Amino acid sequence: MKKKVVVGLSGGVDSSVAAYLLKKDGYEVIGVFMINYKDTVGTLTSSCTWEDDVEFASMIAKKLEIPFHVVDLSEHYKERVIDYMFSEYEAGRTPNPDVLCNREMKFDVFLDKALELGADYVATGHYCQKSTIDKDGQEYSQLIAGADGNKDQSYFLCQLSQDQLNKTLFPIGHLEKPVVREIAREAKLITAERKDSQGICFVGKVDLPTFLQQKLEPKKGNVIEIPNTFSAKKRDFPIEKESFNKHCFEYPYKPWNGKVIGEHNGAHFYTIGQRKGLNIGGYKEPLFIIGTDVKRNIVYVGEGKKHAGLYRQGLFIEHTDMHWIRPDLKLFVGSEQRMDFRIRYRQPLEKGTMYVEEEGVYVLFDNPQRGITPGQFAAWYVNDELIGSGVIK
Ligand SMILES: Nc1ncnc2c1ncn2[C@@H]1O[C@H](COP(=O)(O)OP(=O)(O)OP(=O)(O)O)[C@@H](O)[C@H]1O
Repeated sequence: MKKKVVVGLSGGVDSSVAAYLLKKDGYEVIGVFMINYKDTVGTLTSSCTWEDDVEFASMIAKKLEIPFHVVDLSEHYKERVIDYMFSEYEAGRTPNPDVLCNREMKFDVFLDKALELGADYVATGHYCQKSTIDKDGQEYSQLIAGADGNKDQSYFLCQLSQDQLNKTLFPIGHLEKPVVREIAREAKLITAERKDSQGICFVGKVDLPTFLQQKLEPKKGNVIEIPNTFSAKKRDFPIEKESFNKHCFEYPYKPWNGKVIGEHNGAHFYTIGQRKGLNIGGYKEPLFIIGTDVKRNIVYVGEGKKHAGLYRQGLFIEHTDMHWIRPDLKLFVGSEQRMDFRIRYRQPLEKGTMYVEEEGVYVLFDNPQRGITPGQFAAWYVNDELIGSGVIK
């Protein structure tokens, strides 16, 4: 009997080709479009809304002669993604809704809907690959980076579990983007030339400050400039365990050395490394956010993108915020391991060492990292395989 696959059809070229390839491979394919975000607050007029996307998804389903459904999951999305976003920003952290959207929506609520439709698998147009490995008689699913180094989306899936991966297919993960477009052209898919969406979910389709101001009150506070009199040093080997905290948390400057240069609208609207949103002139180089203090409502800035305040040697993750895609590779207290790390989408992998201690997990990088941001996910890889992730404290 043919295996049944529900494909998340987003109206873009990647999921169209994913559905096309699955059909060609002999699967029984069903296309499903999910409505996540229906509000229009903050929507940028230049970008299309879900109504355009659903049109395209439906045309693809018709062309491929597969059944097509639209499911409205906006209530779940509000509870699991939007509310989390507001509370994280309020607490002065910068959440990653894309990662949450995958863990909570596409590979949870949506996956459940797919199983209700009798599916054996869900499939998406993500640029990443799945493989399986047999270890001591036990099978494990592996999340492998996409073959197209420019498009690899494994980072967005860093919070998936074995159960979720077991039921998932990534039909285009072994292909490069230009090849995907070429397949779409040859198959005469209407989405062949459609522009890529700006990030998953809805961020990128809304103006973030406008969106956040629905729930987060503006609150005027001081912007303090920190002079750049420090240099981000290369890591001196070895770093003593006693100084881990210093490397992860301490500012390389004394905030009281700075001077007030302007006002902001609320420290919780700002993110480390951010450049936009400060209307303060008179500087040769742009100003960057190097720290926020939501309790005292202060935003610290520094001039120039190489400002030392933007760099840290390491990061810390609470044990409760640790997630292992490969439970068999989990590190226990007292152990350490060299691995490759990524702290944001599209960042090249960075070498470092993970140290698992009683109080939590430290990652110390070989080179200082720019813009380590609390609330974001750090993901770790062994070769091309993403084996775990955690929320930066
Ligand atoms: N609204 C949606 N309904 C169903 N599936 C979706 C939806 N949005 C995204 N997906 C699935 O998640 C995958 C990754 O989403 P992302 O927004 O990164 O799309 P993308 O890389 O631009 O791909 P596409 O070209 O298919 O839009 C998509 O390929 C699709 O399978």
